[in-house]
Amino acid sequence: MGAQSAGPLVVGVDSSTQSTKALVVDATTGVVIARGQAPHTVSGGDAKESDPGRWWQALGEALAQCGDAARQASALSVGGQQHGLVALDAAGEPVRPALLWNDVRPAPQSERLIAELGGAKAWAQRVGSVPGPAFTVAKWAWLRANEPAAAAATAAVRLPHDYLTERLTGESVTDRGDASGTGWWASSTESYDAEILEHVGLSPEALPRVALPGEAAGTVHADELPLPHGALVAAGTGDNMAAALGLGLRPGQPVLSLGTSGTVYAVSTHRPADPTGTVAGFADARGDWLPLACTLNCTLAVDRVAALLGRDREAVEAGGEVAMLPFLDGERTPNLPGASGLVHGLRHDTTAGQLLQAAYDGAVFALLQALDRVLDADAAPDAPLLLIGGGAKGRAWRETVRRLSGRPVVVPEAQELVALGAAAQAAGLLLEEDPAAVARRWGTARGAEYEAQPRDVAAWDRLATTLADGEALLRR
Ligand SMILES: Nc1ncnc2c1ncn2[C@@H]1O[C@H](COP(=O)(O)OP(=O)(O)O)[C@@H](O)[C@H]1O
Ligand SMILES: O=C(CO)[C@@H](O)[C@H](O)COP(=O)(O)O
Repeated sequence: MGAQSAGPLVVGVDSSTQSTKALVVDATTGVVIARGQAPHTVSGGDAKESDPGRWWQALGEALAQCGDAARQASALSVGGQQHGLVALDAAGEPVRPALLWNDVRPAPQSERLIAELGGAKAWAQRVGSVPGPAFTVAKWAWLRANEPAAAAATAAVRLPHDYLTERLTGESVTDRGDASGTGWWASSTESYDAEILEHVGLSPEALPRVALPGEAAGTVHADELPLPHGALVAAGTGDNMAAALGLGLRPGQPVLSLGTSGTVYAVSTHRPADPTGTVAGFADARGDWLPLACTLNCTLAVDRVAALLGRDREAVEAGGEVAMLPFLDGERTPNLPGASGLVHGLRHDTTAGQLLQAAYDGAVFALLQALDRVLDADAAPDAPLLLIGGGAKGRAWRETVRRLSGRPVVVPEAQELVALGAAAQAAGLLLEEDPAAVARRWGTARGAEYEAQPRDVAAWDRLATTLADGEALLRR
């Protein structure tokens, strides 16, 4: 255990793509008392799959690292990577590994679904999002088409966070935030869409109940984790919605998150409906909305380029005219699921450090291009970007965001905003408070401020031209 606590303790969990992180937090002050982290494994190549059983083990390991503090918690909540398809049989066992958000194999199914149910505009208006390959509905359609026996054996479908919540509580519960990334929860009605479910051959009985914001999922029933039996369990949410809670976001404050995925988002009071599909019209975990754009190639892609060049991730160099679109895993924003990385403008005098800088530029460009679409009238044009996620610890990431956005940047001191947001949700449930107000009281968004710099228009234009001219290659 680290610091001393004054108030009741709560646990916040972030079950993200690469690892599970757990924080034990003083619900009154927000002081982090203990922390733990345990890795996941994700299959390589085209398939991006993980064993849900490993998430459960990793949760146990991360909690065990928190020592006695976790055993003293009064409430807990789980934030998890969005969209993943966890298909369970009648005994509650996974029928196969989970298909993750960044698995682009369902691209043909996504295109078919969009066409079959009225086109992109109709989807945006009804569901709030145009369902790209990331969405659970496209993953389910892929499973039916490619592994019919697994689909036939499926009795229940869960998202990563509600799979873990169910193992903790024995209750089948999700929340509006994570449900809004399925493609079968319609933002226009704030409920499961019976017609879409029928279209994809999935019974509503197979899905969890959607808890209302502030409602509990249940209490801890599982015996094998170092948690007190009977502790309150909040409904949890998707990891981006949890981070929005963790920052105590007010409408219009833009966030840029640099993790396995790159995301840009803001809380909005208006229900989003972007027919281009760039912006996913998610619900947040309270009662508002979370328009968000997500890239597949962020910290892992840039780290891979650094490794290929044999350089430290901070060993970037300015100058030169090379442009890189580091779409190593295909890309979601822009929607180019079949893309691979593209380099243009290589010269004899291009240095390895410039090539590495070009990888950062390409990853940040893809996110910033979507930012204007994400932000609505609630957002001030010069509002500082809140920079979070593992990449926010890196100088090269931060300076690239400043140079290409032209905006002031704030890097919150608090690490692990997803887990902190889950902790704020647990504290809100325990103390009967708005979780975002809890996080604001904890001061989680406070951090180093970096002033705006003039935008590097030349680098931006090079990337925009490379994207436009390279489209045929990127679509292959
Ligand atoms: N000091 C650092 N500087 C730059 N990047 C970092 C640093 N520490 C971690 N990272 C990056 O953070 C990433 C993990 O971010 P995180 O937000 O924890 O991921 P996720 O939650 O998506 O699993 C790693 O891929 C790594 O590249
Ligand atoms: O698909 C999305 C958002 O729509 C991703 O942001 C996932 O939620 C995975 O998040 P990380 O593991 O990168 O935090």
